[in-house]
Amino acid sequence: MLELVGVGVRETVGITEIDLLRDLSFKLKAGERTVLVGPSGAGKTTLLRLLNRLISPTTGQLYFRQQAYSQIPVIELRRQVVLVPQDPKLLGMRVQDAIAYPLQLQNLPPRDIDQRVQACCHTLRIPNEWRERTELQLSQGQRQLVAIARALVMEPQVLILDEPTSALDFGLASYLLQVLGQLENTTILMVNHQLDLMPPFAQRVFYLENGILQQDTPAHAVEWDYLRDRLHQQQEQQQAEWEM
Ligand SMILES: Nc1ncnc2c1ncn2[C@@H]1O[C@H](COP(=O)(O)OP(=O)(O)OP(=O)(O)O)[C@@H](O)[C@H]1O
Repeated sequence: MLELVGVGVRETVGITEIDLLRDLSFKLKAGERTVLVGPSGAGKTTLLRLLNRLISPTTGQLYFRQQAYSQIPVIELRRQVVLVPQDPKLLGMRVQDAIAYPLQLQNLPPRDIDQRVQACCHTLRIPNEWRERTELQLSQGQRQLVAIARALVMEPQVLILDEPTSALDFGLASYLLQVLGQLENTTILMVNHQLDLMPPFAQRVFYLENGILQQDTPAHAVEWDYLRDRLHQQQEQQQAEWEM
């Protein structure tokens, strides 16, 4: 479904060049659910932005269904490869309108739009009373759920999520992962560090560090406790470096 071949992203900051991603090559199969983990600054968000074509690679090539990204009109690609950022914006719209908006852009009949919005809100347990609210009247977790609804309503082939459960309580986070896990035809790549929640959801785990894909492991072979300790240690090390 998605393929990266030798992809690198380099940014120039002042007179220094920084490699944000280095020589990434992998394939994501149709319907596969991959969890992306790595320490802060590893390049996770950069990778997600790249897949949604918010940035372009400096080297290498990306393919969606074997077609080079550069050959696909951006609007068409973003209809099929949808990104839910960590801190989504509803652009001043009411919840109801924000979820319906991508379908309006596709010129679907209003009745179909209403039905799909209704069904999606029902699945994600978005209460009716939120519908009239704007983002200023929603918590971060509620905004994330609405952004996920706005993505799901498009029925994308690839869904990319940046820490979608970080502001949800454990029960809602587990429920959301259950819902996402039932989307059998949707390829999912998700950054998530709530490792306790991952085993029933993840099929594959990527470990990214310094912009390098250090591990690509089937979920059944992942040692979750080891992974948790490794991330924790790196976090403490970073903290100590920042405090120096
Ligand atoms: N446009 C840019 N120009 C220069 N440096 C950048 C740019 N975007 C990101 N960076 C740097 O690249 C590195 C990777 O950033 P990125 O946001 O992808 O990491 P991350 O793994 O998502 O981190 P976190 O878990 O903290 O969100 C960081 O050191 C960041 O400061």
